[in-house]
Amino acid sequence: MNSLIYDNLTLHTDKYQINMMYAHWVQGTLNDKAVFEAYFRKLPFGGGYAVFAGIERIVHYVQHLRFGDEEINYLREQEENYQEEFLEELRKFRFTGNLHAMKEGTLVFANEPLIRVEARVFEAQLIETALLNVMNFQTLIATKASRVKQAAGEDILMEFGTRRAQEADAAIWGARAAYISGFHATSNMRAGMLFGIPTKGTHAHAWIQGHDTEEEAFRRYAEALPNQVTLLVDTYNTLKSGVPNAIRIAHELKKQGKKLNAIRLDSGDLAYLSQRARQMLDDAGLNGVQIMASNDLDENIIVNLKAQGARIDSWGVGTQLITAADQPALGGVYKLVARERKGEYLPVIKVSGNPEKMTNPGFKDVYRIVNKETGRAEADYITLREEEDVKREERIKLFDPVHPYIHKFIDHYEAIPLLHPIFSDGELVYELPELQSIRSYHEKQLQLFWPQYLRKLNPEGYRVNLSMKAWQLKMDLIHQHQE
Ligand SMILES: Nc1ncnc2c1ncn2[C@@H]1O[C@H](COP(=O)(O)OP(=O)(O)OP(=O)(O)O)[C@@H](O)[C@H]1O
Ligand SMILES: O=P(O)(O)OC[C@H]1O[C@H](OP(=O)(O)OP(=O)(O)O)[C@H](O)[C@@H]1O
Ligand SMILES: O=C(O)c1cccnc1
Repeated sequence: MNSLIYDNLTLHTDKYQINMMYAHWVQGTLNDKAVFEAYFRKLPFGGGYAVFAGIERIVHYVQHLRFGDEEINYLREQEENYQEEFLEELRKFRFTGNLHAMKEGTLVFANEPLIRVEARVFEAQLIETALLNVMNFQTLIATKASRVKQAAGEDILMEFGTRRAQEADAAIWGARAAYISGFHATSNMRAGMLFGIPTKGTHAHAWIQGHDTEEEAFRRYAEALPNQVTLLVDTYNTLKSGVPNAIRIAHELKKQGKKLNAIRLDSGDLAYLSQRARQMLDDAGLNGVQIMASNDLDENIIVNLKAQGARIDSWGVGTQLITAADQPALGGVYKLVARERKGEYLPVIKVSGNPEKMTNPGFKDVYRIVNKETGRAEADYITLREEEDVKREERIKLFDPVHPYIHKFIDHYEAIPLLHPIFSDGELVYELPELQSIRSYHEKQLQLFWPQYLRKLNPEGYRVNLSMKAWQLKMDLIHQHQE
């Protein structure tokens, strides 16, 4: 991984985290261990699943946490409360804890731990903000991209979002997230260089406007880039000028033993125009010339265009994807679930009038329960760490926490642990996978689920269940607090 994209992100945190670190230092509790879990409460885009992403950046962030002179001087200036000895303590700061997380590309669901941090509270508190920042954005874009991919099927998908993204980081990490979920290429050259994503590009309207005629513009462009050229045909009049000019150029290329790769439609009725353009190309003997579309596309428009019989072979998707336009935030949270007291972990809960905001207490694990007969996932199962039955793949009870009387027992299953060790006592113990293998892992993940959980519109809710013990612990703590 090229380190060019990484700044020192140590102060990429909210001031309240440093205030709490300071208060722990003052009170002598900084070394007490704490366990936090990151998760989201509601699936985005009204979908049935999300695609987890962000670990690569999080690993680099955690590995490089350092308070240097610049950071320390800044903190000294900013907060008169901070004592010099505290700032000295920060100089020694390293992440020394354990961090477990889902693998990038995993299909994930609401209310299950995606990242679990067990560390000195001093460390675990600092990293909340950056962890959520990265996880929320990258997971959101990977999820949106997966929906677009579902709509496009086997068609080629290009990520065109950079110019409309919320700044540079969002553009490149968003391009990476899209690639994980099955996009084929990005237009962002830096994302290509940094992550090894294939890059593709056509040309802009400016190229056409910059010549006396559209035909001349096409010809000059094809002369310069004769291999795999795609011509944008909508600058003046798609059917009367753009397509006929492109056909002329295609014939000229043919004579040179070259080939026009595609035309691109970027405005107007894409269903109608693609059908007419297809006919014109076919009539000219150019069946091999493909049609590409762009213009504020998203998964719904793509499905709709296909339903209208659009003849589009490849799709350029920008704004709607990179900004997650219909849901601009995932809403992931990072909650304390256990804290050390006298050398033992004490489970803690956040009680709330809103049942959705009630946390699941305790040091937990999460397993994907895969039916051995069907090979499909039945549920994700959250247990307390010490529970053994699921590890031994013995009979477990799946029940709906909202309606506990609805339950079923399951015997013949494989329990796949979803949280993988990433840092152990501060050491990186996880080998970051190649982007290609994250992408193929994601594809395999999709095959693990029945289609009713994956469909874009009104999917069935996939079960995320608490074990009886985890549920009982939650009930006990709620009752304790009520008393
Ligand atoms: N047949 C179609 N069915 C549904 N949506 C379509 C169809 N054709 C195009 N769209 C989408 O409708 C929107 C049209 O956007 P807009 O109103 O900006 O039109 P435009 O053709 O780009 O106009 P302009 O030339 O002024 O930019 C885009 O999101 C486009 O992807
Ligand atoms: O519509 P999006 O999904 O965001 O995809 C990216 C858009 O960016 C370009 O338009 P722009 O008007 O910026 O430049 P152009 O002059 O090359 O068309 C391109 O033609 C797409 O329409
Ligand atoms: O290559 C393209 O056609 C392209 C790239 C970025 C944005 N819009 C289009």
